[in-house]
Amino acid sequence: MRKPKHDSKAPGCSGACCLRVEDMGVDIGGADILQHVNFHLHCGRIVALIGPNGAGKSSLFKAILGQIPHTGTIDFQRAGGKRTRPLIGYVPQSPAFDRGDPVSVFDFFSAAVSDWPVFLPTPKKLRARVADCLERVHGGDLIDKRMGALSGGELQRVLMALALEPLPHILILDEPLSGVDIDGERQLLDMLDEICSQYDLSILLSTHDFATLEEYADQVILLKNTVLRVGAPAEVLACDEFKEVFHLDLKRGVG
Ligand SMILES: Nc1ncnc2c1ncn2[C@@H]1O[C@H](COP(=O)(O)OP(=O)(O)OP(=O)(O)O)[C@@H](O)[C@H]1O
Repeated sequence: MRKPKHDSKAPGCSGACCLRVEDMGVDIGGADILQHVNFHLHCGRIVALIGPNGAGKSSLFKAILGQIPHTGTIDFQRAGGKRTRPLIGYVPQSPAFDRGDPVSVFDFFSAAVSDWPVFLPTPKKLRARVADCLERVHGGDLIDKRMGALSGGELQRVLMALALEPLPHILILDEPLSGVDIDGERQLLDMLDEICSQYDLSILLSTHDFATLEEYADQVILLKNTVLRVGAPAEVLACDEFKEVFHLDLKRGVG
């Protein structure tokens, strides 16, 4: 397991760079999608959000991003105790690109980070900036590939590079491992570990893949409409709530 840079501070929480979600709720069309959600995130840590389909994982991300209204409190405190709006990098669930899409990674990236018209010759500085951003995810060689020709793992890395520019306080990834093969998954997990340690940011990701949780996650949040359990991966995977929600006893197989 990764050694967290910060000790776990919740509850009471006096840790640096902390996102606090307190008694948070989301109502969509009269349905309580999320209720009484409580947890804290700290920088330098990878937190995995797990829960069955429809548990509210994407809704929780959208509430943190301010894309949907919520009740309760979501606030962010920087080192030194100053409250501020956090800068959040976000990669949504399975964005699709047409296989024949002629847009290159460079075009896509530069359109997102600059207002330089694509029909004009590319300034060297802009190309260098995009290359640097892609290097953060070991994707420098992808710069001239077509977006539509990227593998699942490569696409995740490009979108992650974009989410890391400018460097956020929090990186949110909605099911980054879905549609990624075993080698791609290994590369992504190693990279997340590196990014988390190198930039000391907080990574919150959702996943249905429990096999690798203990390797990379510092903490796991089990969600189903509310937070059922927060803890170290081994603790959450062994808890009764996990077995009940997934009808799964990982020590004994499917229950
Ligand atoms: N815009 C919407 N209108 C109506 N219901 C919605 C809307 N968005 C989400 N929901 C409902 O909220 C619940 C939670 O959905 P959400 O996508 O947050 O779950 P999830 O845990 O991310 O699921 P999955 O693992 O399948 O991606 C579901 O029952 C879903 O149908």
